[in-house]
Amino acid sequence: MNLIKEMASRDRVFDFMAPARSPVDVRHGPILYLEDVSVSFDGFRAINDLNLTIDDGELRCIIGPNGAGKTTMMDIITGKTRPDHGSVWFGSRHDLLTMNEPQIASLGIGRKFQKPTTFEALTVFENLELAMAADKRIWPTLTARLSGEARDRIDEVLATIGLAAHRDRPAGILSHGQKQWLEIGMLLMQRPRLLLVDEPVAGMTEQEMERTAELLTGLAGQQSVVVVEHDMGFVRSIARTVTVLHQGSVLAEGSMDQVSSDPKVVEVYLGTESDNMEDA
Ligand SMILES: Nc1ncnc2c1ncn2[C@@H]1O[C@H](COP(=O)(O)OP(=O)(O)OP(=O)(O)O)[C@@H](O)[C@H]1O
Repeated sequence: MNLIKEMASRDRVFDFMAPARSPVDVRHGPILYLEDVSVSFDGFRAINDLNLTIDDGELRCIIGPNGAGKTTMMDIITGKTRPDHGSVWFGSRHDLLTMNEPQIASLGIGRKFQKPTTFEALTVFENLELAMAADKRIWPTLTARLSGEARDRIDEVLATIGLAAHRDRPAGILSHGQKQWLEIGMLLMQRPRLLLVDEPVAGMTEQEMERTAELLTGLAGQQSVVVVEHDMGFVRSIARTVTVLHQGSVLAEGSMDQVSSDPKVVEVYLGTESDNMEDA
């Protein structure tokens, strides 16, 4: 019963609850394409003619002061928020604005929220098992014997997230960082094409941050990864291209060196996170 309650309260949409996915066509362009996207809340434009392109296999960091629109942008990509106008495409074939949240998740867009939402009473292994993409309902997934292929996939993900030694421990006793990695592993079980990761290192130790940097940079290439993060030192350690959002639009884009020396960027961070920008 607790498990059902936990599942019902989760923000995430499980792949196995959604229709089967069709291939994402990236032969002629990016994996994610947003054009002239705007959304207003009570007359306030949280996203303002936003244009953003993410290439297949890219690792992109999104930064910006509080209220810049980072979360709202993620909400639009995942179908949680509908924009007032604009286009949002996943590859050249899928118009995300015609789809609901489960349909978008089933295309292979996985979202990791800031707070870990693993199933605490289940072991690490069971959490991964539960998250596996399968044409099964949840109870058969939990009770049926796993195929060799499924076990191999879980072992592979356990190695990727560095939790092989913890496979039989309940998720509830893991450290904060380990829970975050487990949740990334749960998304990986669904073989996503695009991972959206919200503030992955908030509350982590230095060592956990280093491990997270290795994990995310290692994932890029196999899938596209978009990371929203406030910690500029961490962003510098992983970023190839950084997009700076401000007032719902892209203020600057480029390498960390380019954006952190851009006078427009320095100005919007002044009085907010300018110290962090200088530290980075
Ligand atoms: N559902 C909503 N109703 C009203 N206003 C909203 C809603 N969602 C977001 N906003 C407003 O839109 C703006 C952008 O918010 P958003 O959370 O996307 O910014 P953010 O860049 O993620 O900020 P932070 O770094 O603090 O998480 C903010 O001014 C916020 O108050």
